Amino acid sequence: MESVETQSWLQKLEEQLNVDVDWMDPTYSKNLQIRPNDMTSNNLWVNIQMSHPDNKQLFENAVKELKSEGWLAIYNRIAVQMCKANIGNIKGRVALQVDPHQAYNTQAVLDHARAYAREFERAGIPKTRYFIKIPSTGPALNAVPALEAEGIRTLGTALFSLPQAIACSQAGTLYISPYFNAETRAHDDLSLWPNVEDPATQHTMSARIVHILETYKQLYKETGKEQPLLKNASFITPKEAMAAGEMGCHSATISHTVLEELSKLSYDGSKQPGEGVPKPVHAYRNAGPTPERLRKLSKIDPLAAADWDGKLVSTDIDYLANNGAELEKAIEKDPITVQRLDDALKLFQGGIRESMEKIEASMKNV
Ligand SMILES: O=C(CO)[C@@H](O)[C@H](O)[C@H](O)[C@H](O)COP(=O)(O)O
Repeated sequence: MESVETQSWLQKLEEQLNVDVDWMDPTYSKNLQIRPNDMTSNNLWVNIQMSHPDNKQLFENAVKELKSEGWLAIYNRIAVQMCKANIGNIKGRVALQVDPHQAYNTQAVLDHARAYAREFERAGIPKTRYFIKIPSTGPALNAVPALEAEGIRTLGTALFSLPQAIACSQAGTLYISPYFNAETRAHDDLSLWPNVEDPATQHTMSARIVHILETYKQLYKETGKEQPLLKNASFITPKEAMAAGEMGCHSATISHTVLEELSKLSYDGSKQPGEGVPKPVHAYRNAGPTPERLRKLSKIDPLAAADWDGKLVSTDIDYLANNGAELEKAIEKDPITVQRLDDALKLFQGGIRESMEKIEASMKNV
């Protein structure tokens, strides 16, 4: 057995939450220091991975076979097959994201999620081994109850606020993924990134993560209804990922660069600003309170608009009614969410557009 002294940050983090791999290359996930739980993806990762030389044959075969069904059918086939290549390397589920161009069209979200589900079935991957990522807008989340009723599990993505998280709970998603560095542009422009010493207490997104976790614990206590599991995403540094463990997130989906760094750092608890606790047996039934060190975050929101009244939104609002009208209203009132949601959708739209162009170019030659 490995001694505590030789444990890496990655191994320590896996004790506190489920570590997921946010990358689609099977060679990478196979060789990781720990066996990842889920494999997440988005339309950018699919686009990059479909151009990997190892997928040349898969790409060409899909174009040949499905040419008459259009580019999206080909995209779905390639994406699911690339998930299949990873399924043996992970313990949990693989993930695909619906077309972000359809983020405000309930029927199109339903259609795309069901088309993925048919491909997963064809590939022999059961519903227990995948989930579909749905943008956390009013219209898109309205597709979730029907999908969940069909056994197609979902994750609310592009999520930056408590109202979006409550809407996901009302819709019944399995997971939510708030982006810790919600400013997706922060990866490219580091001047936008809150580069702080102690991310758990000082990063501007930490308070919102704590609000969501506390609200879900409260909802579970009041209703007994399962709440979405919080899969934190978009970390720039290893210490941000460790902060997810301390905050009590249930999982963290981590890029290959940050996973690499985490696996090379030796864990020394005396040098950490705070430490998470081991994973509870049941995320909500056995949930502990917010750690003492982080309690002050419950009442602040550094990202809130200047006119915020200091109160967290009520869980009594029906955010899904009228095609998600109340959720759209809440998003509009929160300039940070408006901006970040727009950035995220545009980023992923760029990814799927590029895939469409590659597929259409290839269709002309077949
Ligand atoms: O699956 C998920 C979240 O559930 C991830 O792939 C998620 O899309 C990414 O972590 C985010 O888009 C952030 O990407 P990046 O900002 O770390 O490049």
